[in-house]
Amino acid sequence: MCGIVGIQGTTPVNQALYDALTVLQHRGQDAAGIVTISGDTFRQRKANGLVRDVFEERHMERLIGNVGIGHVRYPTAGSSSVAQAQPFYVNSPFGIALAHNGNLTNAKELKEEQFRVARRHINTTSDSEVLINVLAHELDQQTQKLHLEPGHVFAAVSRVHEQVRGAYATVAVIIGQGMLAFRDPNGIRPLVLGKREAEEGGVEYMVASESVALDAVGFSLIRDVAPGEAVYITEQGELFTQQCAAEPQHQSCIFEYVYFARPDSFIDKVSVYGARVRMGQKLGAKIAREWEDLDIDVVIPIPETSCDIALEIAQNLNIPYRQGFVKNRYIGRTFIMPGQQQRKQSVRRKLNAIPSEFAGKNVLLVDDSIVRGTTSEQIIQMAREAGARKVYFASAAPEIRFPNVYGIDMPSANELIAYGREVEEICKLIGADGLIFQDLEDLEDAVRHFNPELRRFETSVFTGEYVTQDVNQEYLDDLNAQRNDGAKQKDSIDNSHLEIYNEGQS
Ligand SMILES: O=P(O)(O)OC[C@H]1O[C@H](OP(=O)(O)OP(=O)(O)O)[C@H](O)[C@@H]1O
Ligand SMILES: NC(=O)CC[C@H](N)C(=O)O
Ligand SMILES: [Mg+2]
Repeated sequence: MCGIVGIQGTTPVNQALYDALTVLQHRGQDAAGIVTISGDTFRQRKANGLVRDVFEERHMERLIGNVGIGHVRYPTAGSSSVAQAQPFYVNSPFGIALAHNGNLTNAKELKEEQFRVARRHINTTSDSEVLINVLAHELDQQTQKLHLEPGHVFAAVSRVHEQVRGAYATVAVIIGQGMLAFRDPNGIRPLVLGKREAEEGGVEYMVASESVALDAVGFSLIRDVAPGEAVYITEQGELFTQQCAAEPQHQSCIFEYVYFARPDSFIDKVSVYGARVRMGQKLGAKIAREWEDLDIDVVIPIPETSCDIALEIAQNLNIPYRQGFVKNRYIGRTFIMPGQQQRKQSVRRKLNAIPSEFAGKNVLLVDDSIVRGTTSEQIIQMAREAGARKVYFASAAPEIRFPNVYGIDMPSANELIAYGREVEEICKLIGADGLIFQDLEDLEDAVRHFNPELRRFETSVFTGEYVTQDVNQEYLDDLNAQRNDGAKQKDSIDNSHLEIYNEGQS
């Protein structure tokens, strides 16, 4: 679930891109990168690490230009190597740099085809490198002239949609031409468009994964980029938009609302905060309905994402809400860390109990979701160590039983605690006295409440039905073999990647 940003401005963009990436940091903690355009040259800095560690003053000084894009990475394909950090670059046509959020489901076939048909070499195992090559090839097919018309750009995006499957919210800059952003025909990953009047005059445009990035740098939200739509802003600052998909359908990922996005963002006209509050209302009602002899003394969230949900549950049940766990603000999100060992160790480093909130009490712990069970198992143990009498557990998302193929790193069904298990068994495994999951219908209603036009969502992790309809068991077996925890660890040890890197330029 990476974060992407792009600005076509009239003033230097380096600081704004940096600031936007820091507020998108929750979408990817593994690598960060910025590419700007200065004259006919790309300026680039990308490396593994958090935004604050990747960009030092000396890098920022080199990132000159009024146009640029940025990326924070949470790998879901290929490896965590710096060679796969984004933006990606190709030198033809014109020179293109691209940042991608999502995951392609036919990257393997496209990579072979790019070599066979377009004679393009793709150097890494990243699906995003495949995407930039498909786009580059299609732009090249549109015209042999030195100038791209918006019509050429939109025709190329249409061709991309015809060939590429999966999730892709994308922003690219093309040297001497402009900035291009587009969203896949299902709109699985989010993308917003904003603008601001520059102090020196002229309008500056920005696209980003979440609206919160616009807020942070003083841009106002124009609207969401529609599924299948492309937005092109020329070097002269003229904005063009066009629907480029033959049959766009809105089926965005519901997990953005559950966990990934920041609560202060709006995605597809839905307040993420509002959706989480509604999730709490729905789950509170289910608890009241199903647990008749309610003996809960206190409702406690598992910080950070579940806080808004837990508060609403407490209010609905008329039970006190207490922040019984303190979060270490210097530890990032554990779920998006790359290995199980690291995730496991981080829970106790990140959260600590306040004993007085647990001693002798029956507590209801609330989380937004249970994925591998890493957090719930340890946190229940911590609640007991802190003196809790009974520990109940509620999840604002239903049971997660199927792998994700659209930009969430859940490649293996058997790493998921709910895979092949019913509630009672999961309850035993995490060591709770009672466990309750949200119903999928309630979760969908909680989000749809704010935008009734959102008729369908991408909910494959709960149902096993994949909206692109191209995911079969063979694909899932392959994904599992390549990306299960053991395979990823081996990859990071064994592989050395050819790194094409232009950092030293000044
Ligand atoms: O069952 P698991 O595999 O443990 O995954 C689910 C947990 O991971 C996430 O928290 P995370 O620590 O990533 O981020 P947060 O601070 O935003 O809640 C999520 O909010 C759950 O707490
Ligand atoms: N989570 C994402 O959006 C990842 C983007 C891309 N698939 C990568 O692995 O770099
Ligand atoms: Mg959490």
